[in-house]
Amino acid sequence: MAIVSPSILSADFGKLGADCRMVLDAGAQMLHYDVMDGHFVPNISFGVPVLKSLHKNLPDAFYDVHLMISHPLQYAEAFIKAGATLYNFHLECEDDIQATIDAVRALGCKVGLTIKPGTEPQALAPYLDQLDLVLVMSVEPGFGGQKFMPSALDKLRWLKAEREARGAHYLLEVDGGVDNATAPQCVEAGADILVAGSAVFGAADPAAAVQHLASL
Ligand SMILES: O=C(CO)[C@@H](O)[C@H](O)COP(=O)(O)O
Ligand SMILES: [Co+2]
Repeated sequence: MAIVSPSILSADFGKLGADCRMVLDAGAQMLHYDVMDGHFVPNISFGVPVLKSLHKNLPDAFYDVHLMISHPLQYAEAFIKAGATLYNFHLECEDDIQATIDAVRALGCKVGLTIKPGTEPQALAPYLDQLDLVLVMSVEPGFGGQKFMPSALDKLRWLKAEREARGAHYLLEVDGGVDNATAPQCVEAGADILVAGSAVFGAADPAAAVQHLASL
């Protein structure tokens, strides 16, 4: 069984709370919250106030916050106070990685690191023993609805083998172009968590889409 983290970037923002409640009721164990700053990626999404409002209305949800921002250290406290359950930032950001991990931990939050398609998983090696989650991007970050890049699969395999070799505990998440065709390959390669935006919110029956992905 896979954990499903629907990317609410593809939800209807006019009824965001209702869309979140629907996927949680369908069995999604997390909400994937894509933060984009228009600098690290060429798009702007939503930030602290929207998370705070969602958390107020759905306080028990797990907020899987994916920071596509250049300076995650600067915003850690604000996002964590707003309700982030997991602070998941990019290895390619401009801040000191260890200092950011330490700050997130000091704020009592789970911590994850994400790699873009051009980054090899071996670059995560100095941090793997400290992480709750590793996210492998299977598209260039910035937009929903892109095509899955199969190069993510070998990265998942390596990270799974490395977790076993080290006795580490991080969960493996994959994000970008995950749908009914690509999700089984991701699970086979070692993904514990499937992020899906358009495959869930673009489906005729989003609840059924969550249930299907969760069954893999
Ligand atoms: O982080 C990102 C994009 O940068 C993702 O979380 C997307 O929002 C996933 O959308 P789909 O590819 O599943 O439509
Ligand atoms: Co994402």
